[in-house]
Amino acid sequence: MSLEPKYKRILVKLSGEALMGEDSYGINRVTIERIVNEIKGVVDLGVQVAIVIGGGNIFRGVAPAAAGMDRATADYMGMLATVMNALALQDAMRHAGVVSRVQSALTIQQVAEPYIRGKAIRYLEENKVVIFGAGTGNPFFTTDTAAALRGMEVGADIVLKATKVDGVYTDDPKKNPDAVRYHTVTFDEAISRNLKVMDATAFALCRDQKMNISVFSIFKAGALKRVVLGEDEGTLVHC
Ligand SMILES: Nc1ncnc2c1ncn2[C@@H]1O[C@H](COP(=O)(O)OP(=O)(O)OP(=O)(O)O)[C@@H](O)[C@H]1O
Ligand SMILES: O=c1ccn([C@@H]2O[C@H](COP(=O)(O)O)[C@@H](O)[C@H]2O)c(=O)[nH]1
Repeated sequence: MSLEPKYKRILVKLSGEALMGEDSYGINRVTIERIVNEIKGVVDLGVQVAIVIGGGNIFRGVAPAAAGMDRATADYMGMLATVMNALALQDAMRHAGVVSRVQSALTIQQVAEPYIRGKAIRYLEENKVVIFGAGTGNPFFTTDTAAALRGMEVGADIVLKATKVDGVYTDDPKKNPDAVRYHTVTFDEAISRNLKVMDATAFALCRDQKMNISVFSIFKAGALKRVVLGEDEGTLVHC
């Protein structure tokens, strides 16, 4: 049976916190290998994959030290945390036989090449996975916004938010057990109801550029592939 992907090029926003697995901080080896395996599953379908990686697994761990710091300085620390995750992800991909390139929005040339849009697109055309580190490169933003931005810049068909929950709920499901999952939700409703699964800047940017977002759990085996194949999985946020 041939599996025809619904999307040819995707931008995956991968939660930094998801890399912790059950740990309270950092990167859990088994978890990152499992996530890479999920990504390999869609690369093997011929889908072009770009990834924006978050930093919550490292940055929230140092948050007490950052408390009281100048906001911009703390944000630069957060962006550097995402570069560490990008390198770890690339290393895990290499072990799994997936060819990838890391591009950083902050210049850190001994460690990663700078973000160059044309080069990123070329890598995607060559079926190399492109991992974007350092978010947007600007403080006061998040990697959710970076995902929306990079998704549009590289001409992705959709932004996929791979996170710790299996979709968008009426309220945070980790805090409110009565929260109900949406099958689909519009950007306007997500913004007006202040649904915090993704930041409002990212939602607004995607709404304005008509870029749909699919929110799903990266811990659910096969969920990424099901989304890519257009099957019923997670929540679709749309115009
Ligand atoms: N309405 C909602 N529906 C679903 N999840 C929600 C909602 N409101 C808040 N959340 C929370 O949002 C989290 C996902 O967003 P968050 O930005 O914290 O993580 P992330 O971006 O995946 O991680 P990181 O910052 O490490 O990259 C979920 O784990 C969930 O607990
Ligand atoms: O464009 C960006 C992206 C991120 N930051 C800072 O990094 C941390 C970690 O990113 P998450 O999106 O929370 O995973 C974030 O809290 C910001 O402090 C940034 O400044 N600009």
